[in-house]
Amino acid sequence: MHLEIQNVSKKYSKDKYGLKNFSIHIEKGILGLLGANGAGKSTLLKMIATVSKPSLGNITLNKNNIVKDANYMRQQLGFLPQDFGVYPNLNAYEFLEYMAAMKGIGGKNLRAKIQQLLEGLNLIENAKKPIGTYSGGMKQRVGIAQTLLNNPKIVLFDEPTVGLDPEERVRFRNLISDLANDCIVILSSHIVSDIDTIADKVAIMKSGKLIEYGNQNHIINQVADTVFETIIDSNQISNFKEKHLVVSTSRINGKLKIRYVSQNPVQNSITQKATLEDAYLYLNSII
Ligand SMILES: Nc1ncnc2c1ncn2[C@@H]1O[C@H](COP(=O)(O)OP(=O)(O)OP(=O)(O)O)[C@@H](O)[C@H]1O
Repeated sequence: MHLEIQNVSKKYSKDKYGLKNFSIHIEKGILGLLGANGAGKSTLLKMIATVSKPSLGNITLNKNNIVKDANYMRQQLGFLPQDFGVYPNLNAYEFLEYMAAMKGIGGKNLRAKIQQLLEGLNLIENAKKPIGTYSGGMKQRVGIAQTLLNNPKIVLFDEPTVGLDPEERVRFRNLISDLANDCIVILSSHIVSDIDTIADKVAIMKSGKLIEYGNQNHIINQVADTVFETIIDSNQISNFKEKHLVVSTSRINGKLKIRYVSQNPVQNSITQKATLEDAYLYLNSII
């Protein structure tokens, strides 16, 4: 599987771009798409999903132009949009049967496939209750189930962990890891911890542009040897933030323990092992 995004721009109005001259080559495995709100993640995923078209540029899947031939993508696609709506009066079985019909999926194996998905997503106990009675996390899991009905080869999840509790997040991660053996899985989030344990590669987006792309080590190496921890008085924090990028703070005996990225560490700082979060915050701050 090769997904190629070539010089894609999406113009929403005169000087409003969702994406600007964006290029990336994606192969099988899990790609974590990381960016703050408004970075352009949903805009990109919608164009890959053929829900919207680029204003400029091209998108190909296995060398097939999917801007011109959307069906080639749609046959192999599972997509969980950010604002995915479910029908409150249908139960999970009925909803998934309905979604299967919309996608043109039928046949004698459909019931077994739905059963398997409901079990895998821990929905089986409530599968006969109306979806309107489900928690946010359960609705999200129904949304995840519908992406997998057609055994997709490319699966796009736009902020899939919103509304999931910690246990559900772990279950979701396991499901994705199993899925990614021979698929392209793209997972968008603005939360580093949603993707750092599962993404093979990470793409960082800002203001509609790709600011960094590579495996996690490559990205973390951007801040290697520049992450530190120190303790300061609370009243020094504003001054400290003017000189260094503060990643996190915590209170300790009336003082502040600071984790920060800097080329010029203050005295009494202890070097820390850099993480994806450090690198993400650093790259966002300089570009
Ligand atoms: N339909 C639209 N019309 C006009 N502007 C839009 C439209 N959709 C998105 N935008 C703008 O395009 C930019 C990128 O938005 P997008 O939703 O792709 O970002 P995102 O990274 O997915 O963020 P979020 O997680 O908040 O959705 C933002 O400035 C947004 O306001």
